[in-house]
Amino acid sequence: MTQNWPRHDMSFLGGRRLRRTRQSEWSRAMVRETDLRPSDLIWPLFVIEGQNEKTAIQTMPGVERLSIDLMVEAAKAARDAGIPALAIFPNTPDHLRSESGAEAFNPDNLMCRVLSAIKSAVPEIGLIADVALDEYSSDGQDGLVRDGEILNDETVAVMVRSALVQARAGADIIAPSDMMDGRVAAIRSALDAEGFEHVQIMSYAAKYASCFYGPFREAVGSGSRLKGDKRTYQMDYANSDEALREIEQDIAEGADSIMVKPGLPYLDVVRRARDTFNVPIYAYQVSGEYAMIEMAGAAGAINRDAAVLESLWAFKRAGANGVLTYYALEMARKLGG
Ligand SMILES: NCc1[nH]cc(CCC(=O)O)c1CC(=O)O
Ligand SMILES: [Mg+2]
Repeated sequence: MTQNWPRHDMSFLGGRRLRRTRQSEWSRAMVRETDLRPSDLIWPLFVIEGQNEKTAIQTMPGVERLSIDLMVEAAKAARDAGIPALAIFPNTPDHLRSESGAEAFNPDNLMCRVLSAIKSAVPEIGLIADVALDEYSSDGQDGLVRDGEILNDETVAVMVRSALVQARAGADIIAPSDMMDGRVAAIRSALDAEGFEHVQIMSYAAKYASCFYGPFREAVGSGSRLKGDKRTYQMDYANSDEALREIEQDIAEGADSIMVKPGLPYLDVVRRARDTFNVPIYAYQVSGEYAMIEMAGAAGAINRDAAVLESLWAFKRAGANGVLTYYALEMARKLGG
């Protein structure tokens, strides 16, 4: 009988008991250090050509690529749920992909058409446009390739043109996700020169060469093209001092906000960035993280809903201002309701 167990002498505690504040829900709420709100959630979406078209992504159960008309409906739902911004990625048709990635700066490309469609139908929501060549190039790399080398400065020139057509189409935030050196400064000065001084830059500043992007590459159709890896530009997962140098550089070049990516395995980097820099910091719960939660949940290994909430909250605890997450709509509805 437990009541008969002798009590240990706890006088060494000097009266301090940390469980005291955890005894009821009101008290836990009172001492809670962070919160999670719809405005913390940015929703990544994949756009395809067509009308009333949605296609499944095998490795991301529950996520679909949407045609422009359905993207507009998704944007309305996001706005109504209190999501501040969408992050948009195009699945460019095969015949438009090329070694030069020229489709990236076609003012009538899929990305520009979805940006302007959403901007005019749902002007209340922020539009974050990804800039990188893997969504337009025939070899799945984020930069131009010559003799196996990923060219930096030539890639930056293409990215600048890509950012400009996106800004003209209605992008509010340009988000370079490529990890080329110097692209933030180059895009900033081009935007300013063209009268887009109000367009923000959210830099994927500390982006790691990660296996967790696998499902995304299926979603945008770059995965099967990719030969080799991205380790000559994306970061080595052994490093975090280097992440601070990358972030410092992008802030100096004019980034309005920075991103750490992937998310959960890199929360130490989010925390170091938070403690070091006074800028908005976002983290990306990437496709592989989403797939892990969905598949472990479906297998009965974890409680899926609890895992979603706990994982998103962990980003806030680590110091992120917000999270790019495929769970944004579902969670914004739950948290806002
Ligand atoms: N420019 C590429 C890009 N932008 C966002 C992601 C990954 C997002 C995700 O996995 O959810 C990637 C993939 C990559 O770098 O290979
Ligand atoms: Mg950099």
